[in-house]
Amino acid sequence: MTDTSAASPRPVFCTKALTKTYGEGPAAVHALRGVDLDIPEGEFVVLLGPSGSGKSTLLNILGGLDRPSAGTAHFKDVELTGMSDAELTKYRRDHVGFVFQFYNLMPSLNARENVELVTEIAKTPMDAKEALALVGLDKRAHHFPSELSGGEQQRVAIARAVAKRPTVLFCDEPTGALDSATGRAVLKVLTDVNQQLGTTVMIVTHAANTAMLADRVIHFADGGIREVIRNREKLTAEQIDW
Ligand SMILES: Nc1ncnc2c1ncn2[C@@H]1O[C@H](COP(=O)(O)OP(=O)(O)OP(=O)(O)O)[C@@H](O)[C@H]1O
Repeated sequence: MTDTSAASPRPVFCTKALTKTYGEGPAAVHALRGVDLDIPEGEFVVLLGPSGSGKSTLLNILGGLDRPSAGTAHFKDVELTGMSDAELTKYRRDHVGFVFQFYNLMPSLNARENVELVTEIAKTPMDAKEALALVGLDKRAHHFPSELSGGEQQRVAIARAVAKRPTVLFCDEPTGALDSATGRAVLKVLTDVNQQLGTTVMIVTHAANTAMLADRVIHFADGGIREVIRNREKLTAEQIDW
């Protein structure tokens, strides 16, 4: 792994002095302490760092789920930090997919119907079957979440997130609840999404091996970026040790 200064594609995100403080006075928690960051479009980015270092806070602000206390964040040419609530909702709907540790599928809907929850309201969605095929589950379209393994449910959640063809896919601990073989299958799907659709993928994880898949690894510590490493060579999901 080597840090280089080679030219990168234009940033999909650019933050300047991004700061998030919860509470006030002696009880204040400084979740982000002035983060300056560029994320080039189309990259596979992994955020690592100790618990409480600010990774999820950054993801939530870039994903339009939260607002900073100070500083700016741009999505391409648009300033997220200047958007109204309605504009942020539209930004999330049009451009952002989320995958969380727990899959948040609707138990009463089958896999296809869970994906259709998103495709019905998206501007230029894939067909739900196509999205399920992308994650290798087209033959399980009629199965309910209770009939699927944890890894399969997470793959349905990924299909749901990518079916609207988001510009960015944010994943917060996507393999946190999975065993190694299943986690590997989920990471394979995420790298496929990045490579086949060109989606920028940003993953927060404690699984340090995931960093081997990344174009760029951002190490967080105490509300700031300690180091950004660009991988000259990436491994595939099949190659990483678990
Ligand atoms: N709503 C909130 N109110 C108060 N403090 C919060 C809130 N959300 C997060 N924090 C604090 O902000 C800091 C950063 O939290 P964050 O969730 O971003 O860390 P993280 O690096 O993602 O941690 P983890 O790896 O455990 O998920 C932590 O000290 C956390 O307790």
